[in-house]
Amino acid sequence: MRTAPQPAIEGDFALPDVFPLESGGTLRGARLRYAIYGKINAAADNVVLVCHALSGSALVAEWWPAIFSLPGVIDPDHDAVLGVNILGSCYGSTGPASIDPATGRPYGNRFPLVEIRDIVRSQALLLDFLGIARLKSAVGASIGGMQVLEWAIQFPSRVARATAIAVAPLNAMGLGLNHLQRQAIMLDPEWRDGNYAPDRQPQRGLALARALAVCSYKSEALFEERFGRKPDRSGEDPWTGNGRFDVAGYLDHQGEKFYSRFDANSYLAITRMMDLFDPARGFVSALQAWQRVEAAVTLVGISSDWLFPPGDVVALSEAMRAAGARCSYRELVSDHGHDAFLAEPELLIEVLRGGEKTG
Ligand SMILES: CC(=O)SCCNC(=O)CCNC(=O)[C@H](O)C(C)(C)COP(=O)(O)OP(=O)(O)OC[C@H]1O[C@@H](n2cnc3c(N)ncnc32)[C@H](O)[C@@H]1OP(=O)(O)O
Ligand SMILES: N[C@@H](CCO)C(=O)O
Repeated sequence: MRTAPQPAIEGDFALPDVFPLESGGTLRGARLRYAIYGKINAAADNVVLVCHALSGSALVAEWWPAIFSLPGVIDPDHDAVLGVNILGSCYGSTGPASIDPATGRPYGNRFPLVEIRDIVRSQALLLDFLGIARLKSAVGASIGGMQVLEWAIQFPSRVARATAIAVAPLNAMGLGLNHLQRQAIMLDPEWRDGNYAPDRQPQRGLALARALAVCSYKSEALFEERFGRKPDRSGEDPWTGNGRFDVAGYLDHQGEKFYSRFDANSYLAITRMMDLFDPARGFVSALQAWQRVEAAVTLVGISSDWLFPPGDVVALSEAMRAAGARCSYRELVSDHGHDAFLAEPELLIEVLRGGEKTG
């Protein structure tokens, strides 16, 4: 399992016919797409659950190949890796583009509100089906990290080690940015109240949403180093007509790449679940939530992340420790911003090996 592994198994798991949601709604006939890399052993005690971020999929080797080398998270010679596409996404699990059994048409904007807690509960049912009583480890970044933290709270006896990277409840700036991204999609006339045909996406809105998000995934220092005030590499002149600067060409390119691989209603659904993530919800206090945690937790903050600032991750680790949870904090020092966990895998490996600041 050392380089670019292929999944040994790719499957679809049928959730119970009626899957109740935190929001009070239900999903009927929902399915989860999953992939398993390596072999689950006879005791099923070698499974590492990899939870994906906004635009990932069950095929973890495609978007996060570094996962197979993370020290303290995975033993590449003996462990099996499980990737599960989240409900609401567009990579195989039930989402807004899936057929609503009640109408025979895609859910569109009728797709119910799904929360991170629902995601984790759906994954726990998959684990039951696969015969996995307890995860050796759960790991994820961003929305993947939200899932890892919910796992540690909701199913404390089912996860031995939890590694959550670049994550905390979204702060006001993050909530504002997500709101603007959704507005960009919903103001595109092609969105049609969420009932667009599969081949008629609100491309401009989705591209703008992604471009806005990409700004929050990078850092000022990275943009200065990469683009500065250079004119666009295509030769456009920003001083005449609508010529762009290089950074604008980059953001437009990111937006265009995105609408060819992602669904606008999934984007709305997943950014909403990102907004709503609050591990303390339903508990008397955050302390009560963190007191449930039995796993050994590692939180990783990224020095230049302004979507999930490292200070917010430090505060989370302090809250967990105050509640008696075993939690250590490490910091990945990088100019790559929030996306450093994807863009600088060798640094992430180094940090988890213990080479960077800890607390
Ligand atoms: C199931 C799935 O498919 S999940 C898909 C995989 N998921 C992901 O990739 C996650 C989303 N991706 C990312 O977040 C990023 O690509 C990362 C973090 C992995 C890498 O980030 P970076 O190293 O900064 O590269 P980034 O993708 O931002 O930029 C490079 C791209 O911008 C292009 N580019 C840069 N400047 C410009 C410009 N001025 N004009 C046009 N294009 C530009 C490059 O040519 C390159 O294009 P390409 O990706 O089409 O080859
Ligand atoms: N850039 C990543 C991380 C977002 O948190 C993604 O698109 O999934």
